[in-house]
Amino acid sequence: MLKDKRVIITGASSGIGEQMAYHLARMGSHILITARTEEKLKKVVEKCTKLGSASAYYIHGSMDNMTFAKQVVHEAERLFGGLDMLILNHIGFTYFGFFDGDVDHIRKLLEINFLSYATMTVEALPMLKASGGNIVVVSSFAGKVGLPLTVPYSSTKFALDGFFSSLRMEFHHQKVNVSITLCVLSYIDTDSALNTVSHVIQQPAAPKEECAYEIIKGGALRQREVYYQYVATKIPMLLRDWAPEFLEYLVLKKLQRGCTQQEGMKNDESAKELKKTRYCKI
Ligand SMILES: NC(=O)C1=CN([C@@H]2O[C@H](COP(=O)(O)OP(=O)(O)OC[C@H]3O[C@@H](n4cnc5c(N)ncnc54)[C@H](OP(=O)(O)O)[C@@H]3O)[C@@H](O)[C@H]2O)C=CC1
Ligand SMILES: C[C@H](CCC(=O)NCCS(=O)(=O)O)[C@H]1CC[C@H]2[C@@H]3C(=O)C[C@@H]4C[C@H](O)CC[C@]4(C)[C@H]3CC[C@]12C
Repeated sequence: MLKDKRVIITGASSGIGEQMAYHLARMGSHILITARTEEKLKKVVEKCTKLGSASAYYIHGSMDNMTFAKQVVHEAERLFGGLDMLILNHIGFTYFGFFDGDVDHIRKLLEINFLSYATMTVEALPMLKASGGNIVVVSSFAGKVGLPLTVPYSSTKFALDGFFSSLRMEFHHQKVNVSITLCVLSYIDTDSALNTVSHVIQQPAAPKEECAYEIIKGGALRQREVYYQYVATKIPMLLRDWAPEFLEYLVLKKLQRGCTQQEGMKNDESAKELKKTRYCKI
């Protein structure tokens, strides 16, 4: 289904975005990837070419700049003459810890994680309407359920749900043939996630390669939402709607257990490390 399709993937210099680029390359798509780090993008493009992409290009820059967000879409138009799939995946750096009151950080994170997504969507819409294409939005379990330790990040992911779920309904009503797939992901084994939380979160992380494949499949099949891993995300979602207090109880119990364990390890070196970084084991 994706052979010769023209695809933009944001945040593709590492992690899930990089893996999506490789899957699409194997499927023979035309790929334009973007992120800030040029050296990493260059390597991903080289690998995509070897894996069989119809063509592969990169453009580097930061998504806190809306002019750059628009430029990426214009580059796809210049290179491919159109667009079939827009995969919005990048995220800016944030901390994993109790909310520190820094509202300015939320504003900056909203620009990268949310406003650039809306900007690229608006800019790409004429091309996507022409091709009957797909918008794929990579979100998180933390974008569907309020979780402790992720206040700024979670805010930006909830914003995506509001924007894209509303837009999807307008598309149905206005008979706009562009699908919107919102991806709700659990903990995935990317370097950045492991580096940030593997010493804090005890549950195992799911494989990024499989996750990337499920996202692309959901987009190509025009699914409204993708849940990966299914059970880890879908069951708590049912609780969220039918027994929200019980879900809160489960999440807070984990947090409490972690904090108590941490208190009990007062002389332990790892506990000192956790304290320094404002982390709480959950
Ligand atoms: N890993 C996980 O456990 C989970 C991940 N997700 C979601 O999956 C998606 C991918 O996450 P993951 O692969 O782990 O993240 P990574 O940190 O591995 O990748 C993030 C990508 O975004 C790019 N990026 C960072 N800052 C900017 C910026 N200012 N402008 C443009 N690009 C930027 C990075 O490249 P560079 O630094 O070169 O700019 C990188 O390519 C995200 O949307 C995340 O919310 C959801 C749930 C769980
Ligand atoms: C650990 C989170 C999900 C666990 C959970 O609370 N499950 C439901 C409750 S129950 O099990 O008791 O029923 C992870 C879900 C999303 C993750 C975060 C994420 O979205 C990506 C982040 C970005 C960055 O790369 C660092 C890691 C993340 C903060 C990551 C951390 C783990 C989650 C919060």
